[in-house]
Amino acid sequence: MTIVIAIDGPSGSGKSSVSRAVARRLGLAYLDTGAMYRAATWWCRHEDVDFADEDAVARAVVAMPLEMGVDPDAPAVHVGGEDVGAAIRTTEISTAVSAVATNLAVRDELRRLQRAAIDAEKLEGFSDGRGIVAEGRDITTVVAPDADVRVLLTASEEARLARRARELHGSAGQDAVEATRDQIVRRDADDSTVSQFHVAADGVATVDSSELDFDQTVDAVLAVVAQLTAPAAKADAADA
Ligand SMILES: Nc1ncnc2c1ncn2[C@@H]1O[C@H](COP(=O)(O)OP(=O)(O)O)[C@@H](O)[C@H]1O
Ligand SMILES: Nc1ccn([C@H]2C[C@H](O)[C@@H](COP(=O)(O)OP(=O)(O)O)O2)c(=O)n1
Repeated sequence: MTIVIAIDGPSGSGKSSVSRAVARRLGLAYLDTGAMYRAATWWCRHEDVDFADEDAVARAVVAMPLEMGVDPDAPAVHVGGEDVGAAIRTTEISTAVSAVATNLAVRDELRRLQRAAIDAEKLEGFSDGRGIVAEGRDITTVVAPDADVRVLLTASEEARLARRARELHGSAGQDAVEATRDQIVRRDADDSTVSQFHVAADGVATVDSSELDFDQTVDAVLAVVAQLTAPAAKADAADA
């Protein structure tokens, strides 16, 4: 049986880490679509593209030689053969990425690649046809609205700021939280202009991780998967 799981949510909600763990537990492939927008941003810088020139940015992204790994144990990202896994996580890229991610022609192109990656896993791919967990901002709504399981992973702004501050600065003290604010609050506001990821769309289950630790969040998502893929749930969906 093939299963496609779509997970969306704001920055710091735990999408990447939780999705990877869910993919590992279920033996599925894992697609980090945020990494694709980050790679596009890295490539435009590498190619000296003027970020203010939307057409030039879109042309560069269409020509980008991107290879996305989908192994949840080691989700590598290569551009033109170069491993950009670390380079796409720098503050410089995090600060610039929304400018590229709000370019609608870029979104069309990356969504096309994302659908192709999902379709490849339905047939064979890394997972041998078992399926994939794809996460981002518009997977439940636009990229894979027909996914078997769709989850919106949320957490309070306070929890998300504290998590990211701990990750980047090793502390959730006041200074670390303030240094993180641009990456969470401003970026989500910019990204919200092109994707709706704060409220679950119809048929999308919400998992709020504000009061859950990491393992509890993974278990909560796995519980949604078990519920929606149980034979009775499938029969109900077919009758509807
Ligand atoms: N439920 C949780 N409780 C505490 N920390 C978490 C939880 N979920 C994720 N984290 C941690 O928060 C940080 C951000 O998670 P990440 O998966 O990168 O979020 P996102 O992909 O949504 O931006 C990581 O350091 C991750 O280990
Ligand atoms: N499907 C997606 C995935 C990410 N994006 C945008 C939104 C973010 O600013 C960037 C990077 O996404 P990423 O998930 O790596 O962001 P976080 O650092 O986890 O918050 O890409 C998007 O617009 N659509």
